[in-house]
Amino acid sequence: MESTECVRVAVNIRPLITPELLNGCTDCITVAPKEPQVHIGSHTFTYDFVYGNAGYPCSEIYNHCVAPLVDALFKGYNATVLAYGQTGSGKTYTMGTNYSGDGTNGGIIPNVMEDIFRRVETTKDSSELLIRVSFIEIFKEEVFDLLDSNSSALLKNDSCVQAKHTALSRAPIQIRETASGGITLAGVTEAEVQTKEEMGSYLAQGSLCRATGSTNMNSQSSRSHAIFTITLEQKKIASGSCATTEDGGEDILCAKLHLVDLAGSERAKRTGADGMRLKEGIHINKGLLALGNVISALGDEKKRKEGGHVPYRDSKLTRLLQDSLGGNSKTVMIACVSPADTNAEETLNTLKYANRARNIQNKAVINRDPATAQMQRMRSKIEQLQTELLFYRGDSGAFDELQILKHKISLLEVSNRELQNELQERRVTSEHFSKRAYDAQVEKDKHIMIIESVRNGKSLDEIESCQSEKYVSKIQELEGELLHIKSLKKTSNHQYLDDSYDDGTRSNNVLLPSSNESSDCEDKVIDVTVKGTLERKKVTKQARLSKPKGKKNKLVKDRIFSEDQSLVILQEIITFHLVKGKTYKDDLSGFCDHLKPKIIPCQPTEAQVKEKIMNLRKKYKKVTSFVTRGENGEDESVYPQDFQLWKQIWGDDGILPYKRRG
Ligand SMILES: Nc1ncnc2c1ncn2[C@@H]1O[C@H](COP(=O)(O)OP(=O)(O)OP(=O)(O)O)[C@@H](O)[C@H]1O
Repeated sequence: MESTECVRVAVNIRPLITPELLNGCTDCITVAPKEPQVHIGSHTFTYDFVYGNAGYPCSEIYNHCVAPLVDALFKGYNATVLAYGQTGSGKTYTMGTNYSGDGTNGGIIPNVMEDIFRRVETTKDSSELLIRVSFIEIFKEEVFDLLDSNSSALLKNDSCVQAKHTALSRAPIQIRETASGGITLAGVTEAEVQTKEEMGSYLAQGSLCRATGSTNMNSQSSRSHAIFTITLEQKKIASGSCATTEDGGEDILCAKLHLVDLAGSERAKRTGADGMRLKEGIHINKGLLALGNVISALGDEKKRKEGGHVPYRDSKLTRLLQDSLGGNSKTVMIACVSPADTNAEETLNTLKYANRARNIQNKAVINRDPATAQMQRMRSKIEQLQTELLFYRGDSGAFDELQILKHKISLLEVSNRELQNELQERRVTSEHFSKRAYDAQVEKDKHIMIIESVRNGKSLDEIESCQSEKYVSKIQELEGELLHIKSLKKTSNHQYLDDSYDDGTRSNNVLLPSSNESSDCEDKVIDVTVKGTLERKKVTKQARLSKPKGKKNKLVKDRIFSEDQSLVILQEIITFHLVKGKTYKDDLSGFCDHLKPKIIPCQPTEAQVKEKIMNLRKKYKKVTSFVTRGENGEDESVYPQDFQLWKQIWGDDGILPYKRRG
């Protein structure tokens, strides 16, 4: 934000002082009532403010002229208060540059200190503040540091006079110009201060070191131009519109308040200066002349519009005040004048200069410290890049999280393996219990048989001695028979079932039907072994060609029963009979339900089971005939009791296959 405004000018008319009164001086200035206007002789000048001699009281200078500049300082604007006037006109008195720190001195600078630290208290929660002070003087056209540590060391030794003397021999400070055109002082002390008292101590130290001397016009005449500079850096820390700049950087403001107490213009004839004082006076006047020329150049509207030259470089004073006059600053000039008629000519000159200064236009801008702001942005960028680097290196929280997840996965994999092992163990246990359940079922069947026998009127002794034992042994024999059949199937080389194999190979399968049973012709061409390892298809080309299509379909159907399943069916027929007391014929549907869980892979229909049973019956009949005839020559009637049981199971034409062993 740029603010173009003229230098504001106030006139401070001190009262007549004792020497003037003693000399019978009278007031040569009058102030227009309720107007910032002064009259001197035939001249009338209007200013922004007029203090003293019936104008505003001097105590109001701070509130009217300086407080707004302190306010601007906190907003980031540079500001200058410049006291100008002839020697003895009250500049030092007005500025308070003769500050001793004991509370006896007033003036603008002590009020500024008070005001600044009062504002610091109210803004410290929203801003980080850094306050520095510097104090320099321009003495005989050289710049000196009034806060130089050598001076302060001498002051501690209570050698004020020596300090001032030493100050004269100090090395001057060089003025430097920055790339942006700003003016800096190389190596000047910029003391950081935290409190008003601290700042006051630096003001007092510098005031004591400042070159003063006694003249006829002023017993404590300032022989140098003094500039007390307060630098305020602020970083907004509260949220809000001022917290960040448009480019996203932090809002860091850096502004300076220059408080200038000029040496007074003087006439050697009146001051009585000679020798050293005369030389001082010449330098003072030279600097003030340069200032006057700058003010004239800036104050002349025509020259200003033409872009005329402003002679800032003609003196150190004007170089240092370059920004304050016609530059980046809000400036108030306080023209101090003596009302004594003896000083009327000097006062008129001062008033003329002051009036001209009112035409000076300044362009104040808020000073955001570009270097600091840029540094802050770069620091933020570095932090961001460091965070990213840590992430990609794997040092970040995300990497740790990834490692934790990997660890969890490995733990879950171990847990999964353990659960699989446990599942396997439980399967084994389950099979064990299934076997025990089966044994229990057999036991239960045995007891059912005993109960039925008892119901049929048999004594327990008989049952125990005969029936029970016989049935149990019968079951065992039946099981043995089935095993034997398996054995026969594997070992027999006799062709006793089928003579029609075209390749002459003898079938090992005792369950194959004979060739003369047309209903079982499909069994002639299929030989399915118990384990499936010897599965072979004995299909002759001739037989295949001779088979009608309907029979072929039937053959396919019969393949759904493996040889193992055939044995299971035989076994279950017996079990079904013993447990239910029924034959499969009586309850084919019930038998199928009983059978299906045992031959789950097939899931045969009732018709398929029925057909299979018919085939099995014929096979067993054949086998039994062969065994009985071939081995023992016995007739099945030899075993009438068992035969009856077998008939119950199979039906009327049942046989006793297990009897073949004799
Ligand atoms: N408003 C005032 N009321 C009373 N006394 C004043 C006032 N202003 C200045 N004086 C007195 O006038 C004398 C000269 O003042 P001061 O030293 O401030 O003048 P100066 O302009 O700084 O002079 P120089 O340029 O020689 O340093 C001092 O004795 C001071 O006490």
